[in-house]
Amino acid sequence: MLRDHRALGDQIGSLDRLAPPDRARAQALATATLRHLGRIDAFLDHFLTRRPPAPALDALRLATTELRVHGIPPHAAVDAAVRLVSAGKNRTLAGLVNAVARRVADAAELWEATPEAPLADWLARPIAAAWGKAAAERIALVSRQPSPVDLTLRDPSTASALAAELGATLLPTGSLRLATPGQVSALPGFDAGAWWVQDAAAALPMRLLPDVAGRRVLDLCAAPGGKSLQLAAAGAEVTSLDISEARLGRLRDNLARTQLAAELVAADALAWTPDAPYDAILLDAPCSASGTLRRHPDLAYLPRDLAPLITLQDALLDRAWGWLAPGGHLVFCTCSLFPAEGEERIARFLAGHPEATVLPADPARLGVEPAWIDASGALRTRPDFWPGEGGVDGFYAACITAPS
Ligand SMILES: C[S@@+](CC[C@H](N)C(=O)[O-])C[C@H]1O[C@@H](n2cnc3c(N)ncnc32)[C@H](O)[C@@H]1O
Repeated sequence: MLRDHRALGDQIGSLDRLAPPDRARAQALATATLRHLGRIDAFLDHFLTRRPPAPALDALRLATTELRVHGIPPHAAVDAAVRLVSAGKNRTLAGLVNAVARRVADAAELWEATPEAPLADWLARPIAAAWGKAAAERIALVSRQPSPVDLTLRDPSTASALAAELGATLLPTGSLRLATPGQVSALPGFDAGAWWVQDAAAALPMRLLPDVAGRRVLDLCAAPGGKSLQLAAAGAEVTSLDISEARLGRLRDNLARTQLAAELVAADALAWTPDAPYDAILLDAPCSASGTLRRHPDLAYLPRDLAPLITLQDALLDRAWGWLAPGGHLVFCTCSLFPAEGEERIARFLAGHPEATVLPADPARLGVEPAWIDASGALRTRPDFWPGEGGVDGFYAACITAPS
């Protein structure tokens, strides 16, 4: 599960050979295990004199999640764990897994007495420094809960009807929220391309732009493409650029499914130059992704070096600014909780570009709390916002206007 510094997020591809319902279940189980990994390992240590080989440890971690987090009946969870190590050279581990999993099944009180591990230091420290210790604790708490799945609609006027059909909640931002989605591709509206999966917070940066209908818009760092789909659905003439051809493939699939159009360009934005200026640019820069922790718990185990990311963010921002038509708009956003990848990047940019102004985000138009807009007019979301509804991803987004 966490071998060679590669975590589940990188290994999801290996689940591709499973049928969609099995893949959805496997993903949910692995994600829940990663959310509670510190607690699970501390709990398992009570039954082990030393850490067993990785296949046995992973089988026991998964069994603990099934037994103690999901409440699966003991015979089914123990059987499943033993089957995981019953093939090939791992067969010798079956006895150990069977014995320990049975003890896990009987240890409800010990599980209750085992605390969750604190948030990884590389996340906890900058989050507490930026938003306070109490917010950092709330973010850790939200990140351990199952995260809902949000959908963005191709046609916002279908929201109420689709919400009823899907049993979803219509959020004030216009996204639909599913508490327990299961297999997403089996849901009503998937084949017809009526919606795509996109966290409610991730759907907000595009909406900082004034009306894009009929406008030439560049989605810079576009893949896998949720924001390109939003732009195309809003009637923009979209160019979607990303350095990764493989990730653009997912956008191509989603464009086909939703019957939306965008020109796809696989290129390094630091080397590419457009033929003509754009009316608007949406720059969703590569970042630590620390704001997506509640959906990607493996992030906690993959500390990121911020320095090269910040250098890239500044370079992309400076370059994109030169591609705007007079009076054009540039949205800079990152799914990061660190001001170093958001607020501080825009402060640096504005200090070097006195001709640039921030177009203040309008909370009523976005359907967000006024407190989500900072003093400069930029949007800041955090996982501990709307906690009763399951939170939202952490995002920073600012819309900058070029002189006319
Ligand atoms: C945060 S993700 C974009 C998410 C996307 N905007 C969406 O809404 O689905 C950042 C993207 O930047 C791309 N990227 C990184 N460096 C790049 C570069 N130098 N030029 C173009 N794209 C780059 C990555 O391949 C990645 O897909």
